[in-house]
Amino acid sequence: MFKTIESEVLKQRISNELRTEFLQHDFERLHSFSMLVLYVSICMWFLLDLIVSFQAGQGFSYISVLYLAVFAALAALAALTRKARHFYVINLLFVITFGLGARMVIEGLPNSLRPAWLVIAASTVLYSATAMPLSRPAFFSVLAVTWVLLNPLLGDVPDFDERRSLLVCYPLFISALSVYIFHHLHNAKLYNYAMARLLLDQAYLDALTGIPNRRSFMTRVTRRLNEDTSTERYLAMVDIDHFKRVNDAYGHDIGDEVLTRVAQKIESELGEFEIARLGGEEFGIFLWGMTAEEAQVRMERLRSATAALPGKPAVTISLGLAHLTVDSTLSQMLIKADRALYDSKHNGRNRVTYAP
Ligand SMILES: Nc1nc2c(ncn2[C@@H]2O[C@H](COP(=O)(O)OP(=O)(O)OP(=O)(O)O)[C@@H](O)[C@H]2O)c(=O)[nH]1
Repeated sequence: MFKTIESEVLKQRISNELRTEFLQHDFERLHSFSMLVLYVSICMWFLLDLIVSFQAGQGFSYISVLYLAVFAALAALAALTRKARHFYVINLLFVITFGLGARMVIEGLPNSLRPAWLVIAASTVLYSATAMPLSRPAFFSVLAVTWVLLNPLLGDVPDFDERRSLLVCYPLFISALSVYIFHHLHNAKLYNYAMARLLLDQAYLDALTGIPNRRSFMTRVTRRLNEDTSTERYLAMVDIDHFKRVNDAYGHDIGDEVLTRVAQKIESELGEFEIARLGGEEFGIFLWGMTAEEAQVRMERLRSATAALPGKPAVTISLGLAHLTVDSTLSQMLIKADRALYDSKHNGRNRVTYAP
């Protein structure tokens, strides 16, 4: 089953909307890891700066303090940001500052050591970037900026003819390796995300009507019950009248069409609330933020709109609407709404019964 779904996902083209959603999700999950990378980078730079500055007898300069201040400001911004696309900009600014800072520190080393240290610094930045939650453009910007600022062939390069080919080949190798790792990691995470979404949709959506199923309804309503006690809340049970007759007279397929039509009507009338197909020909609606009169008007509107639905066979619905008291649980509310629904059925169907 897993393999079937996996191959289904791999065949699909992933929409831009889902990609954006994945990037935000990836950023949120790896936010603390990204912060760790930034903090460790600052510490490493600080340590190297201290060693190089004191070995060269310069002491700790005001420029180092300035760099530390910019690092701290960017790290604070990165810690505060909640949007992936803002993080990409902050991360790039951090890489620019780090590149300039690293170059400054490396300039303090003997000429013969500089190219190797520039390559080490650039490789470290790129290696970290492969694991960071970045979009493709954000990753390639980091790659470009890193080699512009930490290019071992730029600046005051000593004689290293015999090493020149190595200083060209090794950065090329590191770049290709980073691109390869980033690409594969990125795609693996993206497809895992798409697969998790597909499986979740299948677990929480009703396969026939496409609206949320009972499991989803119970989870969401329980969360809402715990979250918000400040507004008036109601639970409605909706049941199609004489649905067995529809199946018997027109067949199961037409019965399925009727179920879908009613579900779509509930969604178009009350989609801003929690709605679900609870099972069979029964639906649930959880409403909030209105008076009891308004809730009854909304139910009445749904009832008449369903009765007026075009297409054959015409069906009606019965509804039981229960008002939620502060201390009531979801199962108590379901029982209360079910009793009100039973009264609607008992009193002739195609009506709304309100249980205060
Ligand atoms: N087509 C179809 N029928 C279903 C589905 N799930 C349940 N049913 C049918 O829904 C019918 C429910 O019938 P009953 O519970 O007797 O209720 P009813 O005929 O609607 O009568 P009242 O509720 O008393 O108005 C049964 O015939 C079930 O087979 C489904 O997914 N598709």
